[in-house]
Amino acid sequence: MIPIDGQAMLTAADTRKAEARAIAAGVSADEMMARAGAAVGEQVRRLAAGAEVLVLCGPGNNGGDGYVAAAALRRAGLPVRVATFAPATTPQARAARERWGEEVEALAEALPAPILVDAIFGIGLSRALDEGVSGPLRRLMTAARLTIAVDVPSGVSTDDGVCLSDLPPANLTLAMGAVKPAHLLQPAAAQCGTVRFVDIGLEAPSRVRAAAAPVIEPPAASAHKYSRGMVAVVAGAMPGAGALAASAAARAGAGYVLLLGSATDRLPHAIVRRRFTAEALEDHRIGAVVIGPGLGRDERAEERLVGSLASGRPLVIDGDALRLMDDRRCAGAAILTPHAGEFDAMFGRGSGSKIDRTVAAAEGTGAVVVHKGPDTVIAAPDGRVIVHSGSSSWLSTAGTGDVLAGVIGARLAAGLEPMEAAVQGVWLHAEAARRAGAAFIADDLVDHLTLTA
Ligand SMILES: NC(=O)C1=CN([C@@H]2O[C@H](COP(=O)(O)OP(=O)(O)OC[C@H]3O[C@@H](n4cnc5c(N)ncnc54)[C@H](OP(=O)(O)O)[C@@H]3O)[C@@H](O)[C@H]2O)[C@H](O)CC1
Ligand SMILES: [K+]
Repeated sequence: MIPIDGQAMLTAADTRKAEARAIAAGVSADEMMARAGAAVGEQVRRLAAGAEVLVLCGPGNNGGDGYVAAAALRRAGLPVRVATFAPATTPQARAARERWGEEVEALAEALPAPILVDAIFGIGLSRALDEGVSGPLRRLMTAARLTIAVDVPSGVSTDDGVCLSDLPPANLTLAMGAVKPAHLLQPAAAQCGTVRFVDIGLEAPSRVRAAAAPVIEPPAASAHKYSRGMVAVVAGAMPGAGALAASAAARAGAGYVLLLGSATDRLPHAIVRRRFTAEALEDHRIGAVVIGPGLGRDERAEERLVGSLASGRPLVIDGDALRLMDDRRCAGAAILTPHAGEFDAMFGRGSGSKIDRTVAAAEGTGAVVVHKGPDTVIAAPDGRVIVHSGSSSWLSTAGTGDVLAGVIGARLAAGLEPMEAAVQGVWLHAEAARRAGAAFIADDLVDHLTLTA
């Protein structure tokens, strides 16, 4: 089974286009379903380890994949039953249903099995499930030891990650041909359980990808503290937040970290403290300015933001600085790191998925936008997008955003282009959280930052 890290992401419409291209290139729709169903059957066979399998098939091609998988499981000698609530409607699904050839039980009456395959709806789901479907599905999922969803769990909306029906999560979801937004965006991503990619030969050019572990080069043999990257953190009303960002920048590989403004007593000695002046930012060796963590929103904060924007240095703009931005644009390289509340305050609630909204924000500001949350969407003004999903839910604690701003600052100062710096920063931050385990505080997260895998 292939992890989804780094895989291209396609919407439902993009997936249909990719399928049409494959068909135009000579692979028939029947062959696509045969590949998909055989792959599902093979994965289910391995996981079932001889236990009985119940395959739930819907009317469309998701159900068709289910019938093909069931037939493959039967050929492999596994005890397998099929249940449905509606006849197959597409030509491929009808043919697959006929090839199954055996009894198809009524969904409402089906008895549970330890291994459940959800092939009811895939990318064609258009509305919430009727209780006549969701009720039995809930009952059978609850009774199963393992639920495997084909393509997407029935009840989640493919393109925006919304859950249209209230159902238990699957244990495993097999992403057929491409990763979809629902595999990465919350709350749908949590409904998927573990997601694995199934290659059925779809060509999938896409500017949106799932995050993958970055390759981080060690400093060159000739490196010195300035070539490693100098980060200036502009502090403000809440010095602890600036100290967290500065400590994180130092631990994320910066060669030199300068904290401008008031600091806390427990700042590592390696971090240089100075009073804030706009002139201090004129040092051409500064590779990134981090502004926002604990900045405050008073006149002094505004002055510091104006000075930072005018400095011409690459910027990481977070927290309070985002609230003060108004419609000031960033002239040079900039990374904005809003959480959902800050994002909505800056760009409005808008329509479309979190991915669509973040892309629009990046295009509108000319900056890389890191739209944080349990799913983090990172978009560049040129349309590239990376979606990072599945990070520790323990990150939902005060100060972790300040740490992220510092980490991204360190990667930016190391000379990476803003999109790559943001992508690396988000990954390193999530990795630190994974290492920190449960109920950590933001200070602990800094100690768990590491640049090696
Ligand atoms: N596209 C590809 O490259 C491949 C797709 N594969 C598999 O096919 C499904 C997508 O199949 P599709 O037939 O397009 O859609 P679904 O099977 O998900 O469902 C469509 C049918 O379900 C009806 N529907 C939708 N929502 C509901 C609902 N809430 N209640 C009842 N019925 C519903 C819909 O009817 P409409 O009334 O909405 O028209 C359709 O009848 C994909 O996910 C893959 O599993 C293969 O993998 C090959 C490659
Ligand atoms: K499904």
